[in-house]
Amino acid sequence: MTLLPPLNIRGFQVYKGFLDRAAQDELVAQARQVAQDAPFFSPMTPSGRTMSVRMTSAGRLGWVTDRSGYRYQAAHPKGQGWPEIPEQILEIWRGVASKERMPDSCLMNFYGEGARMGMHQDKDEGDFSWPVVSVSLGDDALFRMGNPERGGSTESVWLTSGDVVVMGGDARLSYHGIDRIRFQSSSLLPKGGRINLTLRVVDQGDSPQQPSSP
Ligand SMILES: O=C(O)CCC(=O)C(=O)O
Ligand SMILES: [Fe+2]
Repeated sequence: MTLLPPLNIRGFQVYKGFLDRAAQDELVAQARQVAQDAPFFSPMTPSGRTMSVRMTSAGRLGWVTDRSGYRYQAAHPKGQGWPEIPEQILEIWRGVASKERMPDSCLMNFYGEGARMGMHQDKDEGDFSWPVVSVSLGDDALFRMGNPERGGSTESVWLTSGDVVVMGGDARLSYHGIDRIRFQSSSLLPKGGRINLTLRVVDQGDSPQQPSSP
């Protein structure tokens, strides 16, 4: 891992080239291992649309969506528990986010040809004082960054394999999305596509106590 100062775009910290090729290969192997225990599925939004990305998770809690809404749950939609978050993924979190508190959820998104993710906030977690850390593997992706409120101006950056984005502080609740990928622009995944790993602290349970209001 190299630690050049990140680009700061609207409070999003973008670490270009954070992971070298060997680290990326290792992360892909670990993602495949996770997907063996917890297979990728095609999530459905509460309004009934099938998302174009496929998803799975590692960690105590995984993010799911279906007709009943967006939420975190302790089991894969097929019923089994989620696998543990691989150590090498936690190491990235330690490098850019915190050594005190580990994430309890690692969402894995797979973008095949034509997949995208609309503008949204990450706000299903219990404690927004911890950042969200997102790792890009495989094909290039056009990442759009907006504001804490819906709408307004946006800026975009091409994320390439090995880049890491930290959404914390003022950008923790900022809107963001993936407009498109450049299918087969990277050789990391032999058949093409992009894997995004998103690390989050979901459960405020064992985080340091916040001062309570009078
Ligand atoms: O794929 C990405 O880079 C972003 C994914 C994302 O924003 C999410 O899963 O909430
Ligand atoms: Fe997000």
